Amino acid sequence: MKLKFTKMHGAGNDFIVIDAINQQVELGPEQWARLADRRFGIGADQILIVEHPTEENCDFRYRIFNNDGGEVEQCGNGSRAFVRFVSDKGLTSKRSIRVQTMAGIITPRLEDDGSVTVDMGAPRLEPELVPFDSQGLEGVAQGRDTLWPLTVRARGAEQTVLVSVVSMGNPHAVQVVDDVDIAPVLETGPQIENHPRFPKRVNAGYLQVLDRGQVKLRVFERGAGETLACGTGACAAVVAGIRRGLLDSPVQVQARGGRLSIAWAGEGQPVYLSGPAETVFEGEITL
Ligand SMILES: N[C@@H](CCC[C@H](N)C(=O)O)C(=O)O
Repeated sequence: MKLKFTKMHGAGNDFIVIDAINQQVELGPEQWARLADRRFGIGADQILIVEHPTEENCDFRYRIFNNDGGEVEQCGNGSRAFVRFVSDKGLTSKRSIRVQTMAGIITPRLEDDGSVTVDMGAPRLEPELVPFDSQGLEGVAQGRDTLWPLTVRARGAEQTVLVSVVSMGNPHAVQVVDDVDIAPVLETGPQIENHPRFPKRVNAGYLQVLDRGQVKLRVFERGAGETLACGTGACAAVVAGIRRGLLDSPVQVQARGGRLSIAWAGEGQPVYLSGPAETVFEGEITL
């Protein structure tokens, strides 16, 4: 079976994008993981599949597979790549599209300068919706947020980190650190990702506040490891920072692979994510 694909990235978070409207695509988790493998496959943090919608009033269905082959609910940077892809391939002439995802409908918009802004929907903040098991834990109040203690091992010692829990359709745990460049992301990221309090695992964010409108962010992603940028991670981190009383919307997020811009008007309101989406190359692979 031959499969046409496009390699894309959004601020260094890289994707294999596959048109499943004009070619038949029926693969299982092992094949997704193989395609995403950087040595035995094409290599990517996520694989994005473009399909016909199954819901009314949507233009497309967007499915997301992590580097480990698991299907997930949402991908912010991927949604920008998705819009560039359907526009470049002539699959739509609309600038603003309604996209069905596992986590609900998102509405990305292609701007005149080529960047994409995505209405990612409202964050879900109740621990059980993240999902996070807070039973028996005592939270610490900061601003409008509740921080939850998690025990991890770092640099040979046990320590407690305080995380905000946020769902952007997918689960995030955000901690504030003094300096992202020396934060033990690779050591504590996998422990937080697989912490038993998160039944669906979690994306672990490390947020450094530079001032009320600018932050640095690193994210150890569920099913992909540390990536150069995470769109939903940036949304979750800014939501957490605003609720903690540390940030004001809009916020510029400096990730290792580029810059994202996040705007959020507060509880119950959608989060807007803007940033780049680039095509790297086109290819065909035989499976
Ligand atoms: N890179 C993404 C998030 C992809 C999914 C995530 N790893 C998960 O498992 O939830 C983004 O830009 O949001």
